[in-house]
Amino acid sequence: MMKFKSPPVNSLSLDFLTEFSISLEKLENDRACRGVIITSAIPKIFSSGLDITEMCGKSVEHYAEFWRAVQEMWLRLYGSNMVTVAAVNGASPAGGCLIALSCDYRIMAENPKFSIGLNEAQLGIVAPFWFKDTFVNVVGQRIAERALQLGSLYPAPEALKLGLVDELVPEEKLLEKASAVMAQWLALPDHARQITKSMMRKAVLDRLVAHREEDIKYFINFISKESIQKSLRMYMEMLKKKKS
Ligand SMILES: CCCC/C=C\CC(=O)SCCNC(=O)CCNC(=O)[C@H](O)C(C)(C)COP(=O)(O)OP(=O)(O)OC[C@H]1O[C@@H](n2cnc3c(N)ncnc32)[C@H](O)[C@@H]1OP(=O)(O)O
Repeated sequence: MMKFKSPPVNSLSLDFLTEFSISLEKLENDRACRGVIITSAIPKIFSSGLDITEMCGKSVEHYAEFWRAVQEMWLRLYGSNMVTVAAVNGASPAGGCLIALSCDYRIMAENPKFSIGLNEAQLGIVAPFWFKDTFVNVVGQRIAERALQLGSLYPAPEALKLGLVDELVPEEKLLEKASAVMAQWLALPDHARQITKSMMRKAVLDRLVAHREEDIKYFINFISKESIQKSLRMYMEMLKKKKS
């Protein structure tokens, strides 16, 4: 089990992403480890998505390093040979949703206050093609078109209806259920499951691998625009104001 614990909201900073990728690599190379349950140690928050401060007012070199770390995390998780189960025990916007979507199975706490989705459009930014591809592979083109254009965050019951998560359980049963699902998936021979998983995900993974440097350049160019920086600053201010 991997439990995110980066207070206050498990935002995906460069350090967090680097540590997450290293942990995944270690587990992947450990022949005794066949599966991982991903959850959060912070009440009410699974992950608040990419750390917005990493994308505000930084150098081009920093943006490149940060984006490479985001790509690396996704390539490792989406391409993992292990069984991956997300036990979503709180809010899961944007990058947090990407992590859940990259797992093989998603179980969410049945609390309507917890929401999940790719809300990038609400921040005035655009979910990259590989976020979009991952989303489409889970919910299909039609739902993805609407959800991504509107930057919708779905409360748990709606997320279940759309197929964004696979099941809802009472919060106190989340880990028990995740373990049961893991046992069910691990009952199959690894090689057949792994080859099937790779067959299903390869095209989407290969697309980023083939365009990785281009994707970094695109990100730097996009995020460096003054209009985008302004949108992000306003969003951060809105988050802070919400508290007062
Ligand atoms: C081309 C670009 C592609 C980019 C692709 C992906 C983009 C992303 O992933 S962008 C991140 C999108 N995330 C969000 O929109 C979530 C924003 N956060 C929230 O909605 C709430 O914070 C949340 C529901 C997660 C938790 O709510 P609360 O428990 O009420 O906490 P607070 O809102 O008070 O937040 C505490 C503290 O954390 C700061 N914060 C929150 N989210 C982020 C974040 N993603 N990055 C950086 N910092 C974040 C928030 O501002 C508060 O800070 P302080 O005021 O200094 O305490």
